[in-house]
Amino acid sequence: MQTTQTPGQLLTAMRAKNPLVQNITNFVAMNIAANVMLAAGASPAMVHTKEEAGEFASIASALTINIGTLSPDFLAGMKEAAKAAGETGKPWVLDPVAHFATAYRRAAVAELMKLKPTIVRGNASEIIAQAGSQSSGHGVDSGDPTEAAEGSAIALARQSGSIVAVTGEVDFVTDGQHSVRIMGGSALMPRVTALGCSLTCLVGAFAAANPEGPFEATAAALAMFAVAGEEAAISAAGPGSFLPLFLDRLATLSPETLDTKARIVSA
Ligand SMILES: Nc1ncnc2c1ncn2[C@@H]1O[C@H](COP(=O)(O)OP(=O)(O)OP(=O)(O)O)[C@@H](O)[C@H]1O
Ligand SMILES: Cc1ncsc1CCO
Ligand SMILES: [Mg+2]
Repeated sequence: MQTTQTPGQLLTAMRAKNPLVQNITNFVAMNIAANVMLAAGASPAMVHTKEEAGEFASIASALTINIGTLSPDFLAGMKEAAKAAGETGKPWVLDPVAHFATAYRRAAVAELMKLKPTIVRGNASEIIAQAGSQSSGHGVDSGDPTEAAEGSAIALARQSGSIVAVTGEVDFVTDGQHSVRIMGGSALMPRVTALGCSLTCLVGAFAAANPEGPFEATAAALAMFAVAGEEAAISAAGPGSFLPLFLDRLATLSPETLDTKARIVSA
């Protein structure tokens, strides 16, 4: 039986492994997400075309898929990669960006869910809509508080078998039976584009280092963002200066500080 590890221990394990994580993410997120992962201690590779995405997934330690700037070629690559991850037993994370906005996105997420993501990470509006309820999302931004998505997250986790993470002012992680809330972060975070997408990639890195415990891995990645975001915001003058301070804090955050400052409570 696996003993539960603290977020700090999981951060140590992630940095020691420096996991190769394949990210099929959107054009907006590619650069910032790769920088977030390098700062935190992972090794990102943005590889998405169908000719190589499946082959690459079988050598990577984890895969993340984000539908933010979807196209037929991206979708074909996503399906190849998710199949290969499933066949080779690698954890993979789905970020269903604005999937409620168009029929094309809805159909894509339905197809990807059939390939059984280990973890689904979205904002409150995305998770509410994915569980079949009416959300107030406007495009890629959430219009709902996390609290309103907790029931949807639990329902989605039970129905899909995936760990479900909802982010916002408060974060929520559930496997359908057990749930936690994570406090922290900053109101500046949703004012910088693609930080949620970057967090999805970091969840992949933590899952790669702890494949037996995707729930704890997800909570640890979210706690790292919460602590680094809260601390970076202290000296930030606005969204522009927040981003470099946040990258620096991800890089300097020690496992001990993460364990001291993380606010994770059972829900
Ligand atoms: N109001 C807030 N206060 C504190 N932290 C926040 C707030 N809103 C978001 N966050 C944090 O920002 C990070 C990104 O979450 P968010 O819910 O904004 O993702 P998202 O909507 O998918 O982002 P994007 O689509 O731009 O990538 C998470 O770590 C979350 O906890
Ligand atoms: C702004 C934006 N548009 C499509 S994806 C993306 C990044 C945040 O989700
Ligand atoms: Mg998002």
